Amino acid sequence: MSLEVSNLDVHYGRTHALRGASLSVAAGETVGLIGETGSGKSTLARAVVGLVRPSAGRVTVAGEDVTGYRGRRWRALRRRGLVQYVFQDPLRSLDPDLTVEESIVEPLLIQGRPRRAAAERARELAARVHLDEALLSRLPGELSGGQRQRVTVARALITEPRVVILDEPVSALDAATRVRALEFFKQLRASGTALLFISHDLGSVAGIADRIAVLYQGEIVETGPARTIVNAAEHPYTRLLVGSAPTLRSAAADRAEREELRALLQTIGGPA
Ligand SMILES: Nc1ncnc2c1ncn2[C@@H]1O[C@H](COP(=O)(O)OP(=O)(O)OP(=O)(O)O)[C@@H](O)[C@H]1O
Repeated sequence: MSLEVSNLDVHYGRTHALRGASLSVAAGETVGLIGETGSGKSTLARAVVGLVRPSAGRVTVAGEDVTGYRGRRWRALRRRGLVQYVFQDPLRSLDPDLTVEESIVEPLLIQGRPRRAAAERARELAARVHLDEALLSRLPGELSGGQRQRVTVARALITEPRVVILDEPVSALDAATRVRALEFFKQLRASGTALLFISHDLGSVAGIADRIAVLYQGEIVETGPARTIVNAAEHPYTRLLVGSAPTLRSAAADRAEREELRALLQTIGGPA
């Protein structure tokens, strides 16, 4: 497995944000992680890249147990670029004073690669994410949201990571750009990259993920092939998500059934 998360627990003070979460992503596989706001999706991603420290559990990246890594070892792992996390908000994750090209090449320069070879790779990557070469000399503030997002993806891919975590990668995009971005992410699979695709929207994930994991109040309540999750989910919360995704069900989706599922969720309650 390229990424393996086992029984992960994360606390923020008294908030128990992740409760025994386990999931795995194989090379060339796309796994969708869905759940409503506050369910712990970003926390899981941050724990994988060492930005928050789990209180229990294990994270393995490309067979390397990184759970006990601290400071220097994490920085060394990041420099190798085995795992890349593309943050939700591209404007905040890009340095406003660096041009697009400088942002994309930076991870390679940090690795000590020659500038000219890095610039060549940046051009290849820009073409791969359908970013016009003329934009390479611009600053992030001079780009559209969709263009900025492609810059962050190009920057993440330049180190040829084994694992890429995309946090809500299409939620800020308009419909046409979203379709193109999803197509691009699908192609990434062919290069053997393991993709963890985080979204609150089951509709965005269903068409791209091989498997889907459903996070509810810090717990992964269901994992399965995308088709099974959409057509034959077992957990009431997953069924509620399927029922609420307009692209998955007709507008005539049975409101009474949703009310029933909500009531059921209330009776079984969240994790104590
Ligand atoms: N730095 C923090 N300090 C304290 N609590 C936090 C912190 N970050 C997140 N939390 C809490 O942990 C829980 C999980 O948050 P998280 O950001 O992982 O959810 P999410 O599913 O990614 O939500 P969203 O879709 O809104 O990004 C929430 O209750 C949140 O308030």
